[in-house]
Amino acid sequence: METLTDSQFPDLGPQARARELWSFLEPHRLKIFAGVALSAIGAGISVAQPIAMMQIINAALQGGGFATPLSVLGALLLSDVVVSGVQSWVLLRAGEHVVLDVRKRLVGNILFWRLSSYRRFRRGDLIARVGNDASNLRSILSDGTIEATGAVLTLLGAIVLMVIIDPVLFSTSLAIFAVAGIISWTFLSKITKEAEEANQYVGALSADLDRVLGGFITVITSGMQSKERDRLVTRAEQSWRAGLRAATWDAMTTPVLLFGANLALLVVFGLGGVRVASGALGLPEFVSFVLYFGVLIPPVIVGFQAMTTIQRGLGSLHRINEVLDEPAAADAVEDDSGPNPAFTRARPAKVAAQNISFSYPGSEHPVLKDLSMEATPGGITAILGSSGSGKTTLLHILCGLEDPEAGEVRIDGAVLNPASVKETNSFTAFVQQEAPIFWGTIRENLTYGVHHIPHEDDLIDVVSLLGLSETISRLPNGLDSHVDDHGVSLSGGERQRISIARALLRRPRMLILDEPTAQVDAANEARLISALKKLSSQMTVILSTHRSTLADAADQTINMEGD
Ligand SMILES: Nc1ncnc2c1ncn2[C@@H]1O[C@H](COP(=O)(O)OP(=O)(O)OP(=O)(O)O)[C@@H](O)[C@H]1O
Repeated sequence: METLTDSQFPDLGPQARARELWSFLEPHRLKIFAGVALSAIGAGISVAQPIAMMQIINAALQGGGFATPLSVLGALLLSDVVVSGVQSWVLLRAGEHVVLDVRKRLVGNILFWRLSSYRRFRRGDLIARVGNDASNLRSILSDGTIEATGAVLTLLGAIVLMVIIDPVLFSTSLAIFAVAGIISWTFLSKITKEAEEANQYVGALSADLDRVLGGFITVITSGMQSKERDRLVTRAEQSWRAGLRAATWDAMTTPVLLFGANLALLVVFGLGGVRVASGALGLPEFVSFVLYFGVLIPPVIVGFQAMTTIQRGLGSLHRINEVLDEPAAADAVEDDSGPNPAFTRARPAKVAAQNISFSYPGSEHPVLKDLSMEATPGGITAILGSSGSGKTTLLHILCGLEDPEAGEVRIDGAVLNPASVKETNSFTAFVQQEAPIFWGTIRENLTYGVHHIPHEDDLIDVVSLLGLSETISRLPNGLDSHVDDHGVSLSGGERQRISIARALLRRPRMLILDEPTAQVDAANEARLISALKKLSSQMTVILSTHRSTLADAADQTINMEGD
C-alpha cells in the first residue's frame, strides 16, 4: 500500500494560502464585507455593554436614576441578537455561493481538459475534490469568518477600552495572555497540514472505491473482496490518523489559551485589588476592567477556534487549485453537442497524418514513429496491427484527443491543433473500444451528442441497421427503458452496437471506430459491415480491428507493423 508523502503537502505559507483563498472569496466580496461590517457593529454592541454596566454601577454609587442606563443595556442586548443573526445569514449564504462557484469552476475545467490532464488524476480522487474538498471551503466562511471577524473586532474594542482604563494592569495581564497565544498560533499551521493529508487520503479512498466498483465482478470472482475491503479500510484509517493528529493540535489550542487566560485573570484580580486599595484605580473602573477582561477571553478562544476551522478549510484549497491549474480548452464555455448542422450529409472529411511520432509521458519507447497515412475519403480505412502496436493511439491523434510530438494531422487540408479540435469534434463521431453506456434511457444514449432530436423513423432505422430491434423490443419500455450506470443490463455486444448507432445518428463526416466488432457476433458483424459499406460514401470511416472480415471489407488497410 503506497502512502502519501510529505512532498505531496507543500507548505505554501500563510500569504500564498491567503492569496489563493481570496481568489475564491473575491467574487462575493460584497456579501463578505457586509458580513464583516455587521460583525463590526456586533462587536461595537458587545463592547458597549460593559460601559452601560459601568453607568448602572455609577448610578448606584451616586444615587442617580437607573432607568436610562438600564434601557440602554436592554436595547444593546436586543440589537446584539438581531445583528448577529443577520450577520450569520449573510456569511452563511456567501459560504454556499463560494462552494457553488468552486464546484462550477472545477467541473467547468475538468470537462474541457486534454486527455493528458485526465491521466494525472485518479477518477475517484477527482470526485472527492468536487464533493468533499469543495464543501470544506464552506466552513471557512460559515464558521471561520463569522466567528473570527466578530472575535477580532470585539477583542480590539475591549483592548482599547482596557488600555484607557488602566494601561499598567492591561500590559501586565496581556504579557501573560500573549505567551499562551503565541504557543497556540504555532499549532495552526500543523492543523492545515494534517487536514490536507486527511483530505488526500479521502481522495485516495474514493479513487480505490471507484476502482473496485469499476471491476466489481472481477473482484468477486477473484475472491478479492476481503483484500479490497482491507485496502479501503487502510485508506480510511490513514485519513482517520491524519484527522486525529489534526484533532490533537486542535484540542491543545484551547487549553493552552485558557491556561494563559486564567493566569492573566489572577493577575488582574491581584494587581487590580492592590491598585484599587492604593487609590491608583477607581472601583467602577476596576469592575469594568474585569468585565472587559471577561469580554476579551471568549473572543480570543472563539477566534482561535475559528482559525482552526479556517486552517482545516485551507487544507482543501491546494487540492482544488491542483485541478483548476490543469489547462482547459480556451473556449471551454459553449458546448454545442453534435455535428454542425451545416455538415450534415455533407462531403466526407479528408484525413491525413504526416510523419507523426508519439510517446506517452514517462515512456522511453515511442508508440508511433514517423507514421504517415491518408484515409480514403468516402470509404473505409482499416488500421491493423497486433495488440499494443498503437492503433488506439493513432485514432486518438487523428481526432485531436492527443497531440503528436512531431508531424501533423491535416483535416480537409488544415492542420489539426488544440485550437481547431472543437471544430473537428463537431463533425466527428468516435466509438471507444469500451463502448460506454451512460446512466439513462436507451433513447438518451442513442441521442447523446446528437445535434437535432432525430425523427423516430431515423432512430428505428439505425436501431434495425445494427440489429438492435429485437433487443429493444424485449425491454419493458422499449427505447425509453433505463440502463444503469455501467450499462450492465446490456450485453457487451449490445453496448457496442448502441455506441455505433449513437455515432451514426450524429451523421458525422468522419467516423472513427476503435475495434467496433470486438464484442459482436458474426451475424451482427456482417450487418455492421453492410451498414458501413452503405453509409461510407457519405463519410470517412477509419477503424481499428483484429477481425479479418472487417479488414477485408475495407477500401484500404494500414498495418501498424509496417508490413
Ligand atoms: N495512457 C498511457 N500511458 C502510457 N502508455 C500507454 C497509454 N495508453 C497506451 N499505452 C501504451 O501504448 C502502446 C499502444 O497502445 P494502444 O492502445 O494504442 O495499442 P492498440 O494497438 O490499440 O492495442 P489493442 O489492440 O490491444 O487495443 C501500448 O504499449 C500501451 O501499453
